Amino acid sequence: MSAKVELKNVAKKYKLYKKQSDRLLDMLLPFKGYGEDFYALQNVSLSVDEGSIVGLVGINGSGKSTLANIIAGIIPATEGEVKSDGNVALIAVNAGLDAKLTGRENIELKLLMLGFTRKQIKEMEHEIIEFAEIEKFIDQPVKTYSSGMKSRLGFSISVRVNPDILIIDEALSVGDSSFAEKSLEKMMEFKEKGKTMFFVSHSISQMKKFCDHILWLEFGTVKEYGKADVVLKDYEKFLDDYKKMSKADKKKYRDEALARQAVIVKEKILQA
Ligand SMILES: Nc1ncnc2c1ncn2[C@@H]1O[C@H](COP(=O)(O)OP(=O)(O)OP(=O)(O)O)[C@@H](O)[C@H]1O
Repeated sequence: MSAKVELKNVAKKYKLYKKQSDRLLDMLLPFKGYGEDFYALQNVSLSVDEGSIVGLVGINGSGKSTLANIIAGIIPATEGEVKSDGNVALIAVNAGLDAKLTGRENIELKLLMLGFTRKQIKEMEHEIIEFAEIEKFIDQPVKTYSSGMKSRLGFSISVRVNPDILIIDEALSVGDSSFAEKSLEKMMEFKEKGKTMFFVSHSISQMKKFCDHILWLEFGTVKEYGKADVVLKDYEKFLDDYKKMSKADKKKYRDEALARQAVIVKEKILQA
């Protein structure tokens, strides 16, 4: 079976500036070296088969959302290759919704952009609004919605569009538990249909219920990738230890991980 999603040595580099004015100076005088390179992702390689459900775990700032956005094609990788066989939809809190437009206008815009006809949109609209449970507010601007409402609308549009590859980034964490349950049921339906999914969540119990593989990211690099039960066991043990660490030990842990990252960057420069 060929891979549905394949990543080869993916890296994402950002520039960090000490002052806002340095950002502008860097644009005007790029050769002066304003700002410091920061790798949110480094050397990420991954092969995901069709029908697989991959959970992305890692503590805050480890690169999960950056990777989700790269796989979805929303942001480009700075280095490496990203291949996905099929259309991809990302569901994230706020993702893809225009805050100035109403809920209904957002549905129409998104579906028009995906190439659906006016007639198809009218048919799909009702189902989307009903699933999102925002009938009363659908003609209000999205900027007036709570984060749970935005995430419900985003989720409902994306699942109705029926993508080949679905990425869910924390979208269930802001809704209430009854919507989360309904959404998990929908995701189970997708799983049964053999869709490929990525799932970003801090909920280990949802990961256990849902994912067959887990990618554990540690400050932008792959710490472990494999069968869900094996990786989650290691990750839970790490979380237990991490929670017990003092502030100073947490800093040491972060500094050591970033130093390992710096070594990878240096090796790359030497190889180039
Ligand atoms: N546009 C940007 N410019 C600079 N740094 C960024 C940018 N976007 C993300 N980062 C940095 O990249 C790192 C990874 O961020 P990301 O949001 O992917 O982490 P995460 O694992 O999803 O975190 P969380 O669990 O908190 O959601 C962080 O250190 C973050 O500050």
